[in-house]
Amino acid sequence: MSCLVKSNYSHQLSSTAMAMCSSFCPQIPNQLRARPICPFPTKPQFTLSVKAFSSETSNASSKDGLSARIGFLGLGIMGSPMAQNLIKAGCDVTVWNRTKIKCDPLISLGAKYKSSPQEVAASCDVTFAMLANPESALEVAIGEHGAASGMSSGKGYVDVSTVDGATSKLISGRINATGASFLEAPVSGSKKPAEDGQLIFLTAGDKSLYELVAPLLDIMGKSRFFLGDVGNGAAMKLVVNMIMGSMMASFSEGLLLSEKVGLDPSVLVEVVSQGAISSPMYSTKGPSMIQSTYPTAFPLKHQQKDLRLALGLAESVSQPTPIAAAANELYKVAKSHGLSDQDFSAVIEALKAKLQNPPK
Ligand SMILES: NC(=O)C1=CN([C@@H]2O[C@H](COP(=O)(O)OP(=O)(O)OC[C@H]3O[C@@H](n4cnc5c(N)ncnc54)[C@H](OP(=O)(O)O)[C@@H]3O)[C@@H](O)[C@H]2O)C=CC1
Ligand SMILES: O=CCCC(=O)O
Repeated sequence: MSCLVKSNYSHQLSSTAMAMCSSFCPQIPNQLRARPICPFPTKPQFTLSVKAFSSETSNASSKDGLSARIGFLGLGIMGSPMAQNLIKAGCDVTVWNRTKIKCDPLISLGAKYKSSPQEVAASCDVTFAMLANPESALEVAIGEHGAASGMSSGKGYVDVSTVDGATSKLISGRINATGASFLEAPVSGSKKPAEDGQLIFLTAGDKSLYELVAPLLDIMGKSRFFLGDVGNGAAMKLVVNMIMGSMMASFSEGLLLSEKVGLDPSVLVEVVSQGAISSPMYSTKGPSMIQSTYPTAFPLKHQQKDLRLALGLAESVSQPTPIAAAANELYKVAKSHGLSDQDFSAVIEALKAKLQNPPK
């Protein structure tokens, strides 16, 4: 396992490489110029070797051609700001989304558009995918007109969606069968970190592709972990989100209990923020939960999906996870109350509903 954080990364690059990167990416905001971004030239006539930007020698970094064109499939809450950060860094980005209108703001920023994942993959060197769930990740990667149909030797596919290991391995196998490379790279961090380029990448799969896309991950994120074989990135992500889902469910119970016994839940949020269980999640979401508002950063339906997949992972190794199983039930109740597209903090509403309408 290896981990790199953004602040360290600039030390890996020669000043020549940094200067070249800056001149190839004229739109780089000033605050980002101190660190290397846009590993690839925006103008096709510059054939910049990726090797200049790689900290370690690798097979992929010595390949010609994997240098310029980046595809991005899936422009939801996460995909849009991630693609936007690549575009703003001056990279050559081609986008596709099932609902085409979501491509328009990115096209306005300079992105190209193709009308299928297959066409994006065929016209790009590296294609990222940020899809809702295993079903959509499979459809976009290996379905009809999926990315795999446009893949070939020398290309790379980086799936940043949160899926289970089996899905990731299936996609990996089909991508590899075309001669292309595969990296799974689910992210920790939500809408705001995606906008701010502060995501945490949990990668696994082809190490050479990891090294090749590392500068792109550093545009979109603040740190990256390489965890070995395909499946390990997915597993790490599911374990993290299993903990997160249980934490939010427990926090919801605490907020409601505090109110019921006559305490001010705002004071509870303050007390929690000063102690050992302090978490940015509680401090950020607590105040809006008290107001019963749930502006969507991480949709509740995705949190329930992650708990479901984490429980499957636990089942596969006979690991008891009673807390996560109970939390999953609560998210299922919340979904049944029509809260799927609200933020996952709306899970608190399931407890209110239960209290008001106790099951007979
Ligand atoms: N939001 C968050 O805080 C985080 C989310 N994640 C994970 O990232 C992934 C994306 O999340 P997020 O951006 O929030 O989700 P959204 O629901 O906002 O976006 C989902 C994307 O998947 C596309 N999609 C869904 N079904 C299909 C399908 N059948 N075929 C093609 N495309 C499809 C949607 O297209 P369309 O626009 O047409 O509906 C959209 O582009 C999920 O796996 C989630 O668990 C990871 C970290 C944080
Ligand atoms: O998968 C979603 C993760 C959300 C977060 O890390 O804040």
